[in-house]
Amino acid sequence: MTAQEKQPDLTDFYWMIQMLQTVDVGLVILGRDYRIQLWNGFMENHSGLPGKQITGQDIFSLLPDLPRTWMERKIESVFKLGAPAYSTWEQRPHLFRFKSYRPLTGQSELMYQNITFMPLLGPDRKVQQVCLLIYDVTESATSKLQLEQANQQLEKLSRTDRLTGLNNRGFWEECLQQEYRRCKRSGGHASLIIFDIDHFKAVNDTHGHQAGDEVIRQVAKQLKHTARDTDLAGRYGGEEFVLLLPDTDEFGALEVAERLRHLIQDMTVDYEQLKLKITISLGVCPYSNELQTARQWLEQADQALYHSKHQGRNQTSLWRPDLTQLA
Ligand SMILES: Nc1nc2c(ncn2[C@@H]2O[C@H](COP(=O)(O)OP(=O)(O)OP(=O)(O)O)[C@@H](O)[C@H]2O)c(=O)[nH]1
Repeated sequence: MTAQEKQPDLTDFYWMIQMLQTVDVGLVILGRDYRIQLWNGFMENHSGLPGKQITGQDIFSLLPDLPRTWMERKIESVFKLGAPAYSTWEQRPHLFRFKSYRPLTGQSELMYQNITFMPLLGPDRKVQQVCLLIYDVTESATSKLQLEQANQQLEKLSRTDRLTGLNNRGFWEECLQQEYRRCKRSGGHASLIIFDIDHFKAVNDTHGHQAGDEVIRQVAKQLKHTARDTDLAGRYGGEEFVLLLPDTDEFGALEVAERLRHLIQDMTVDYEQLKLKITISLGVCPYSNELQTARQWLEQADQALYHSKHQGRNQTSLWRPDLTQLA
């Protein structure tokens, strides 16, 4: 008999067991009855349960936290099909609730795990046991999560106006386009309000730019307060604001506009020792099927705003076709 043909003897078995015990991957072998047949060193270290003590015990009685139905479904499929099954940390972050000891991460309390459920075949080529391989993927999972979080923050920043926290012009215009297309398709209601602080240049010139900024912040606050969750408020320019009202006809929009005008007329902006009073002028334009573009919708709302300014400020105007000639 050559060396290659040599039958595995006890020595081979001995070093194989040592390897299984020390490898940096969790290994659990379960029989058909879910009793533990192997619980390696990795599992011992992280669970605090010594393999010798728990061998032969039912895994679900030993660890009642395990998602029994889900695990049984996975393991049964391995027994039935004889093919491996997998679970990633994205689907199920922690199958075994092990603490994370990775010094670099420090981000997660629990170890993120990828799991492989491997069929183990007997001499009759039938699946006799299922081996669970538990990989500690805490480092890659936490860096991926951190990256995703950073990207989300960046995305939010890229659509937010810094001074007011409202949607910025670019993002708001995208939403307007979407709403315009939605209305064109479905013929639904929607309205647009655009408004501008009256004589704002005088606030800046008299009290300084910082006082002006505080006025803008307070107006934005009232706007957020007035808008419903489904409305889209934005800062369109320096002291110019917009509010897109889905599912709202001209009457609803006029009501919102007037409520906002009163709120702002009644508020006092405290800035250092100053107590500033301001007003706004507003233009309202409901969606109509005659509109050719989203830009035209905005232009018509702007014509209504211009009309309010022209008529003496601190008022709301509804767009009408003859305002085009006035502008
Ligand atoms: N403080 C501050 N001022 C700004 C900001 N953006 C634009 N402005 C100022 O807003 C003022 C706008 O003035 P105008 O467009 O002349 O209008 P107005 O004085 O409000 O007059 P009416 O709109 O006609 O009532 C200008 O003085 C701009 O410098 C900003 O972010 N902060």
